[in-house]
Amino acid sequence: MTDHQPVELVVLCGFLGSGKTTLLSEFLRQTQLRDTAVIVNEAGEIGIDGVLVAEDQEALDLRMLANGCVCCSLRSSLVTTVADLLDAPRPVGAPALRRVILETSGLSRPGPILASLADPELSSRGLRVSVISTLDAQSGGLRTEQFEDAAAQLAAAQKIVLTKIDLVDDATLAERVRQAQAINPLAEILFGRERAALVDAAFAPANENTLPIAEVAAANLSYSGSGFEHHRIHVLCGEAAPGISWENLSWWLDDLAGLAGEKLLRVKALVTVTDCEEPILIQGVGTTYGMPRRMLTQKNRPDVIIVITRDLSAAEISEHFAQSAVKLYPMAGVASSRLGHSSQISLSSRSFYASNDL
Ligand SMILES: Nc1nc2c(ncn2[C@@H]2O[C@H](COP(=O)(O)OP(=O)(O)OP(=O)(O)O)[C@@H](O)[C@H]2O)c(=O)[nH]1
Repeated sequence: MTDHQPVELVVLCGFLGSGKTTLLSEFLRQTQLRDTAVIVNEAGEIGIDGVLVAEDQEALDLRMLANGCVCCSLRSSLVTTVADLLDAPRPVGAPALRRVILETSGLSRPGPILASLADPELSSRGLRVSVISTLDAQSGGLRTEQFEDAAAQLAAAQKIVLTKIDLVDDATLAERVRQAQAINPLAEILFGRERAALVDAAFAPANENTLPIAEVAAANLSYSGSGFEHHRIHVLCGEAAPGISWENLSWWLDDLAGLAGEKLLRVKALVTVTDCEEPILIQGVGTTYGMPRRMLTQKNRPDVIIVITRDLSAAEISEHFAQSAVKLYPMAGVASSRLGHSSQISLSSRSFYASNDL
């Protein structure tokens, strides 16, 4: 019988030394490995991380992409490696391949990686791609010299996993959670002190059926005004012109990517356009947009547009787009007044957040 369940491709990001290999090794030690393959990318020639991941894991299908970065020089090798894994005959008695985990080098940006995975060679095979980013709770990982790469990784993530929690007190941990939320209010932040549960939650498939995009973002920004907003990260929400067509919306998305370039970190939008009865879900990481999806069960939902940028404010974007089909506003200013009380969830009640799809 043919197995049609899509393979999950988990892109594991996080700044140098933030705990990616440790998290992955722990997951592999505590899980049924036979449905999982791993690709490790290391910028250097000697694959230390690969050795660490493979330790005690004889059954693991492990591929190395060494001596280059998967978001720049090794993009075609990534496509070939993933295609090989999907095509490889399964060992006798082994279950179907369910999951491929790509551990990226600490300097990789997720946008170009996702763009590579949109290659026609792979796009017909129904991969479900998600991004996890680790954040070092001890150092915070947002120092100036690493800020741009770290911000791109954190803003792309569906899940941000705080690591080295054992080394910090509760007050520091709470501050790290707020920092992570300020950079990506759409992400599920995992920060439980029970390590095995944290590791499991990190790699559990995201729930695709819930769509509280704006509510989640607003809840995560409900501390706004308490000084936790990051001065270089802008979380914006947008309003599309009434009666917008798909063509106008896609022009706007392209213009935004063209204007912002590397400063565009994330787009998530659910918009009803004149050409289609159901709202369209658009996801962007960096300047790469995924395939738009018609959300058949979400008819009559109000539009939601959320954009995360670095060093680029709503006012600066508006200066370039005077007659824009979408107007952007800083989210912190409008979140509570537009989205109501239901979104004001306190931090303490959310140690493992209800799953949001992105
Ligand atoms: N105490 C503690 N140490 C940790 C934790 N996670 C990682 N470390 C340590 O932090 C160091 C770096 O961890 P790695 O898992 O190698 O980090 P990485 O992100 O894979 O590093 P690169 O491959 O260099 O990007 C190692 O010495 C780990 O033992 C944690 O949760 N707690």
